[in-house]
This record gives sequence, C-alpha cells and structure tokens, in this order.
Amino acid sequence: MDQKQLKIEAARKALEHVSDGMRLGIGTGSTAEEFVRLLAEKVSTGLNVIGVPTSERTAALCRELGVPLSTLEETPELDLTVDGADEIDSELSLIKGGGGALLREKIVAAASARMIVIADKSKVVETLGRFPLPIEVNRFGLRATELAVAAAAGRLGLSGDIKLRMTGSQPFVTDGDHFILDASFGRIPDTRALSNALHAIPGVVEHGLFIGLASAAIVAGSDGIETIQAVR
Ligand SMILES: O=C(CO)[C@H](O)[C@H](O)COP(=O)(O)O
Repeated sequence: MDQKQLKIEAARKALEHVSDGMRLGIGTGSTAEEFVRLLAEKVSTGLNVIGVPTSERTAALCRELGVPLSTLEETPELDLTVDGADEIDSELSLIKGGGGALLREKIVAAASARMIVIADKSKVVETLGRFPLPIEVNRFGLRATELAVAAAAGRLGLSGDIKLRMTGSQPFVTDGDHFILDASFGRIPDTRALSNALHAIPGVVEHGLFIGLASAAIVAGSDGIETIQAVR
C-alpha cells in the first residue's frame, strides 16, 4: 500500500468515531484532507455535523466538498478534532506545523473534548525531534526572537539550525499573519521543558509541540491499522 492509501485508511478509521450531531475540529495537511474527503461523502448521504477548520486551506476544501462549517467563535466547544501530525511518540506527544497551521490547530485541539491523530506509520518515532520543530513567531523582532529561541534551546542542551520558512523567495506567512522558524534541534528528550522555555519568549506566538492534547492516534502501516490510546 502506498503512503497516500495508508493516509486514507487512517482517515477512514477515524471516521468511525464521528457520529451525528458532532461538532468537529478539522485538521490541516494531506492526511487531514483525506479525512475531509471521506467526511464529505458521509455528509452527502445525510450525516449531520458541523466543522471548525484549522486553516484557510482546510476551510476551502470543506466548502468545495460541501462540509458545513462554523467558526470557533460561534462554536467554542468541540466534541472531536481529527488532525494529522509530523511526528508522534509513544506518549502521543506530537510535532505539528509542517503545513504551517500549528497555531489554529492547537487552539482547536484544546477546545475539543477529544483529539484523534491520523497518520501513516512513518510518523511514529521513539523521541520527537527528527522533524524540524515549527515555531510560529511575530514578524516584529524576528531576529531577536530567533536568537532568544537559540539561547533557550542551548540552556536545555539543544542546538541546531533555525531557519525562517520560505515560500519561494518570500517568507511563508501563516493564517494568523506570522512567520515560522523551523528549528532542527534533533532529539528533544524533555519536550515539556522546551515547550515552557519557548512560551517564555515574547516573540514566540506558539510552537509545534503538542503535549497532552491527543487522546488517540490511528496509525496505518502496511501490516495494518493500530490505534494508540493516550494513557492519562
Ligand atoms: O501539522 C500539520 C499542518 O500544520 C499537519 O497535520 C502535518 O504537517 C502533517 O501533514 P501531512 O498529513 O500532510 O503529513
């Protein structure tokens, strides 16, 4: 089975957790898009749900496919969010933000009673950090924030390239009008300490470490689908 098919299988399994009347957070990225396509098929045959999208990109796809949408202002409490991830560890801590939507993704996940992560098996790691950590930052004081991020990481024994994410020759701009720094720190043994250190930097809007948010991960591999439940 190719990677796209594995994403579809994970998304299909997640759909089993969706029931009539649910208020759904809808993630961003290629795996979440497979979920939107399957959800739209169900909606077209009568499933009644309302979705809060985590990005303009997801909102556009939902509109195109006829998935009814709301905003978090109108619907501030959600039953379930289904989203992808860039990395998943055994405690269901995540790195997210490869698609640049981490701020809205985190706000939506935190407003949800449950978050189910969908992914192909390549996303499962022993320790987070192989994937560069996306850090959403204010445009103002970009260089100062970058230096502060490097210093904070250094105090935790982490180092590595910190790159401003680009789209062609221009910085990538998030839906919230911020920039993203991609930090290649390598293995992050203490995710909580790094999370706290990054949150203490004024120019950091949010980072892509999702700790204690995922309730379950549905992981599809060529040997089958595994559901990993969070132990809390
Ligand atoms: O966090 C994300 C977007 O900000 C995505 O969920 C993450 O990048 C995974 O994407 P994909 O399913 O395309 O691999």
